[in-house]
Order: sequence, then C-alpha cells, then structure tokens
Amino acid sequence: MARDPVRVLVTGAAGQIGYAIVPMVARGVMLGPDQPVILHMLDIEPAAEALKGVKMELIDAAFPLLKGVLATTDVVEACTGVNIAVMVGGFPRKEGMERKDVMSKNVSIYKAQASALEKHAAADCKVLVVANPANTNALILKEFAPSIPEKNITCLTRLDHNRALGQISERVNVQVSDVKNVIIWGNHSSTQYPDVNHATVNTSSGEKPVRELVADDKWLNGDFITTVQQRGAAIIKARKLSSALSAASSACDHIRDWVLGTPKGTWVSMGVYSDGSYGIQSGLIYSFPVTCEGGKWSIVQGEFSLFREIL
Ligand SMILES: NC(=O)C1=CN([C@@H]2O[C@H](COP(=O)(O)OP(=O)(O)OC[C@H]3O[C@@H](n4cnc5c(N)ncnc54)[C@H](O)[C@@H]3O)[C@@H](O)[C@H]2O)C=CC1
Ligand SMILES: O=C([O-])CC(=O)C(=O)O
Repeated sequence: MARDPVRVLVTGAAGQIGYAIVPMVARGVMLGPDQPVILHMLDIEPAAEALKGVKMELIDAAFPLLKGVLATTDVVEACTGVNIAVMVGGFPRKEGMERKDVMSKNVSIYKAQASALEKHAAADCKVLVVANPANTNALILKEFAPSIPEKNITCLTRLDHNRALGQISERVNVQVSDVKNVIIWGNHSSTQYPDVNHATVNTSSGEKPVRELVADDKWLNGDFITTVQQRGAAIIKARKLSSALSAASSACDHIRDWVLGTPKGTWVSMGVYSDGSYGIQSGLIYSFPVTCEGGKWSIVQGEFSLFREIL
C-alpha cells in the first residue's frame, strides 16, 4: 500500500541551501526512496519571485515522490501540518565574521517562527535548525515553543561531523564510508571540539582506531581540529558564499538518521538539548554523539572517559 506523504517544511527555501536541499528531499535523499513527500517552502516577500521560480523548477523536474509543493511567504500557511521542519531561513555570515555576528538578525526570526510551529505543525513535528548561530537559534525556538517536546528540537552539527570524516578519509586514503564514530562536541562554531578518540576505520583486517592508522598525534591534536573548526570560513573565503551543497546534504543525513535510525555500532553528532550528560548544563542545545532508533535519539553514554579528562 502506498505510504501517506510526509510534509517537509524548508524555510529560506529561495536561498542557497534551500535551492540545494529541496531537490534532495523530493528525490528521497532525506526520507528514503519509498516515502512520498509534500514540500512546504517559506521565504520572505523580497524573495517571493525567486521562490516561485524554485517551485516551477520542482514541477519541471517531475520527481515521482513529490506529491505537492506549497511556496509561500505566510509563516502560518507554511507551518500548517508539517511533520519535519528544516529551518534554514536567515542571514549567512560574510568573510571575516564569526557565526555569532548574525545573531541579532537571526535570533528574532526564530522567536517569531517558534509560535507558528508550535500552533500549526503536526504534534510530533521534528525540527532541525540550520541557520546560524544554529545552537542559539534552536535554543530560542525551544524557549518560545514550550509545547513542542524538547526532544523534537535539534540543530545541525552533522556538517562538522561529516567534515571530520572527510578529513580522516583524505589523510588515511580510505573511503569516507569506512570511517565512523567521530564526535563533534559543543556548538556549531569555532569553539566546537572535533574528537577522533573513539573513531575507527574499517580495514581488510577489521576495525582499527583512527589514532593508530593516522599515527600522527600532532596533526590529530592540531591541524585536524582547526581545519574542521574553520572549514566554514575556508569555504566562504574560496566561494565568497557559505557552504550550501554540503550543508543541504548533511541536513538530509541528520533527518534520515533521526527518522530511519543509525546503523548498528555507529553514532552521529547532533545538536540536541542537554539532559546533563557529560556535565553539560541541562537545557542547553549542545552537540553530542547520539544513536537513533524508532524516530528517537539518545546520547551515547559511558564510553568517553577521555572527554571527561579534557573537560
Ligand atoms: N548549521 C550549519 O551547518 C550551517 C548553517 N548555515 C546557515 O544557514 C543559513 C542560510 O544560509 P544560505 O542558504 O547560504 O543563505 P541565503 O542568504 O542564500 O538564504 C537564506 C534565505 O532565508 C530567507 N529568509 C530570511 N529571513 C527569513 C524569514 N524570516 N523567514 C523565512 N526565510 C527567510 C532569505 O530571503 C533567503 O532566501 C545561514 O544562517 C547560514 O549561516 C550555512 C551552512 C551550514
Ligand atoms: O561558516 C558558515 O558561516 C556557514 C556554516 O555554518 C558552515 O559552513 O559551517
């Protein structure tokens, strides 16, 4: 029997990440090849024409899984009945800025959109905040939408996680799909801590620790960390625009694993509300290693004595 479509909201849909992510959602990259979707796309009035153009292209692409497209500048209409909300709307930083420098502009958007989501989204709506500063925007959304369960509000640090996997795969010269269990701790900002102390590489003779294969602690404790922390700035310097295709792809990874589950023995990094694990203040939105099952995430516990020492 055909499945009911899932309604996926993308805010800021006329922007760079929006333009990259909506075809991914429509093609099944986010929710799987058998899951029909209805896209709700929100942007603001000055981008209304561009948003119309994105809708036209989605129709022209004739995606078999795409069962409807709503393109609107009305936040209530956009949020009504959505099961998944990917919150990209906001302003990106420019070269030389930190992500917190867009805080005053973007935080007010999340305050305003929280109540529309709270009142009009489906009761079990899963929310992913992408717009920067992502942890803060998610925290604001959580504070201003108190009836959305805390567990349903997350932010994107999967891009940092994927960047860490990419750096290790380049360094050891293995497929990125053979590297797993890096961890991004903290904020999606230059203060994050990319941790490879429990990461492994799948080799012909079994799983080997990343530290053993890289065999260069100076690099792992130095340039590796700063490269991941500063990758967003490096992309802005090179492209004169912030990362978009990798952000869109990582946002799909985040939602797919949350909804469909993480593979056995694998964890991923998600910005989630802290329950006090690892001594992190309860209620903050913080990136932890998580596993997902049955549409729920859980913080991986008890494996990381080394991280405790760092703290
Ligand atoms: N968490 C992460 O890993 C990443 C986060 N980002 C952040 O994602 C955000 C979007 O980036 P881009 O797509 O490159 O920016 P963009 O400027 O290309 O697109 C943003 C879109 O949001 C729209 N917008 C502005 N205010 C809005 C509102 N109140 N409601 C709905 N839409 C609104 C704009 O009109 C624009 O179309 C930025 O804050 C950026 O820093 C970017 C890359 C990675
Ligand atoms: O660096 C930025 O401003 C965009 C972003 O969050 C990233 O690429 O990680």
